Amino acid sequence: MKTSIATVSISGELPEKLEAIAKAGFGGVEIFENDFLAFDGSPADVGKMVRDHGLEITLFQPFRDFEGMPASHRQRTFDRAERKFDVMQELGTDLVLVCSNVSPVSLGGVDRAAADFYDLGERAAKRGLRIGYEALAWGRHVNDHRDAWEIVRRADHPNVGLILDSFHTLSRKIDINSIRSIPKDKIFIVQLADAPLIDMDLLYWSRHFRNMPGEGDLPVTAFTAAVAATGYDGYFSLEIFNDQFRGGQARSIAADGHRSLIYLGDQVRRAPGTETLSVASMPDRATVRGVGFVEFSTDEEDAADLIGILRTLGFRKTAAHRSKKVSIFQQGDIRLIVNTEEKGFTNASFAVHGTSAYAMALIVDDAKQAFARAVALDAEPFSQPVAAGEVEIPAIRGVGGGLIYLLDDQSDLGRFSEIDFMPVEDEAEIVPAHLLRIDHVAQTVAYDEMLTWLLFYSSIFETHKTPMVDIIDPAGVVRSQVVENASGSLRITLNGAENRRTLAGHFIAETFGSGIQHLAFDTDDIFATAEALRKNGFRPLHISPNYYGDVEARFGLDPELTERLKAENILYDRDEHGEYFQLYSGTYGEGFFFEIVERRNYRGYGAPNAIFRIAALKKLMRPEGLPKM
Ligand SMILES: O=C(O)c1ccc(O)c(O)c1
Ligand SMILES: [Mg+2]
Repeated sequence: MKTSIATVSISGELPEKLEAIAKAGFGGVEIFENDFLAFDGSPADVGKMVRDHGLEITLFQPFRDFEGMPASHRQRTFDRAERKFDVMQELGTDLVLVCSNVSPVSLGGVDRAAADFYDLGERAAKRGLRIGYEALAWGRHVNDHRDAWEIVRRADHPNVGLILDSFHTLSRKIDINSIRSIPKDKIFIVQLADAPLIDMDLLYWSRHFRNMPGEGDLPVTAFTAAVAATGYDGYFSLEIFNDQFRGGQARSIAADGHRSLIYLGDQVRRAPGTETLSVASMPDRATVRGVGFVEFSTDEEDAADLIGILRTLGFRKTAAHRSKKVSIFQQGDIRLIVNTEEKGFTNASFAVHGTSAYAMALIVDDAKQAFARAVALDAEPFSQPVAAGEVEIPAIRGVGGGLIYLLDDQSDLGRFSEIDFMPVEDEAEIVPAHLLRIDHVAQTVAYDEMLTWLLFYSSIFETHKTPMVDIIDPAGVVRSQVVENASGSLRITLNGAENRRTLAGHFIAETFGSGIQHLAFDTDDIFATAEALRKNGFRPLHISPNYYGDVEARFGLDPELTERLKAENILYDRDEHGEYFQLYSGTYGEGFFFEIVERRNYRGYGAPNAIFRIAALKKLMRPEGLPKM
C-alpha cells in the first residue's frame, strides 16, 4: 500500500513535519497550502526538501470555491487556478485537490460544474497537471462523493478525476458500496481519516476531531475495502485535522499514522475482493490467552517492602532465577516477578522510574508470529543478552518504554520458569487469598498518548475498545479507555491524566513517565479473600462509611450485605449482566496500588466507584509525597 500523509496532520513547522513524516516511513506527503505559505523558502526549495527526504509530493491542496461560479466570478476563479498551477510546477507535483464549492454565490448545476472542470482540465493538461475533485461534507451544492463522481464523469477529461475522503463519506453515512462502481483510474487519490462519534456540526467535527484510522469509530476499513474493490492501488493519504495532534509530538503522531495505515491495509487485505491491493502479508492479530507475568524492577531495599505487600496479598515465592537476582511470586495463575538486578535494562528502568511494574508477558498462541506482526506494525523490538541454556523471550517496547514479553505453549517459552528458575519453598507464614488470575492491568499515560496506546494494542492483539469514560478526581478529570478481548483474558485499562495534581498525573510526574499503576486480581470469593488478607496483615484502602449508605439505597442491597461490604471496605457495582466487588490496597511508592475483584458476570470495571476510590487513595498522600503502605 502506498502511504501518504498531509502536512496539516502533523505539528511543527514544515521542515520538522517532513522529517517526522519521512522517519515514520511514509512514501508521500500532501502539501497543505498554509504550511507552504508560512515557510520562507521558494516552492522549489520545498520540493527539494521533500525529495531529499525520499518523499514524493502526492498533491497540493486545497483549491477552494472553484466550480459553478457565476459569469462575474468565473474568469477570476480560473486566474486563481493558473497561479496554483505555477506553484505546483515549481513544487514538483502534478495533482491539485479541488474541494467542492462552499461559496454563497456559487450556482450549482451538475453540467455547469462539469463544464468548469472540463475547461480546467484543458488548462491543466497543457502543463501536464491533474485535477482531483473532492466533495466536502458541507459543500454548498455538492456534499456527496456520488455527485462529485457524476460531475467528474460528465466532465469526461483525462486530467480530471475524483478524490475520495473517508471522513466526508462516512460522516454523512453515505452508502460506501457506491464506491465500488467507480473506475479505478478515475480515482486520483484516496484520503483517509477516522473520527470519534460525536454529534456535532460536520465542519467543526471534521476540522478539530478527526483521528487516525482505527482510533475513532467510523467504518474506515469497510470504506477502504470498497475502494480496494475497484482495483485502486494508489496512495492512501491521511488527512487528519485534530487540535490535539497539532499540539503533539510530530514524531509520535507521524508514527501513529504510519501504524494506522499498515494496520488498515492488513485488515482490508483480509476482506473479500481486495486482492489487487498491494500489502505485505503478516500474521493476524494475536489472540491473548492471559497475562503470563508482571515484572517489577526494584532494588534490594524497596524489594523488601514490595515483597512484604505481595505476601500480605497471599503470594508465595515459588522460584529463584538460576543466574540473576530475580524471583517469582505466585498465587493461582498469577505470576509476579521481582527483579533486583544491578545491571541491564531492568536496572536502567529502575534508575529512571523507581520501583515499578515495568514489564508484562502476554500468552499468545504463537509468540514468534505475534512478534512478527508487532514488528511489521512498527513496534520496537527488544532483546537483551541471555545466559547459555536460558530462554530468550521475544519482547517489544510498550507503554512508557516498558516491555511486553510474548509467551506461548508451542516452545520452551511456555517452560521458561522451569528452565531459567529453580523452585524454592517460601518459609513465610502466608494464608492463601484465593487470587486466581490477573483481571486487568491499568496503565496510566498522559492524556495525549491515549490514542497511541489504543492503536498499539488494538493493531497487534485481537482486542476491542469500549467507550471512554471520564473519571472524576478531586483535582481534575482522568479519562479511562478499556482495551479488552472478548473472552476477558486480556483487559487493559488506559487512564489518561491531564494534570499532575490528579492521582494519575502525580504518578506520571513522579515516576517520570507512563506505566502500570495498578494490577487487579480476580477472586471467586471476595469475602474469603478479605478474611485471608486480614490474617496476613494486609491493610485495605479505607472507604468512607457514607459510601455504603448510598450504595445500599442505589441498588436496594440487603442491609446485611452492606454491613459486610463496609466491614471489609469492599466497593460494589452492578451492570445489566451481574455484580462486581472491589477491594483495594493503599498506595505504594508514588501511587501504585493493587485491586482485588470478584466478577459475578459483570463486564465493566467499576467506573462509578472510581471517584470514591481515588478520593480515598489521595487521602494517603501527604504534601511531602506518598507514604509507603
Ligand atoms: O476542511 C476543509 O476545508 C477541507 C479542505 C480540504 C480537504 O481535503 C478536506 O477534507 C477538508
Ligand atoms: Mg479531504
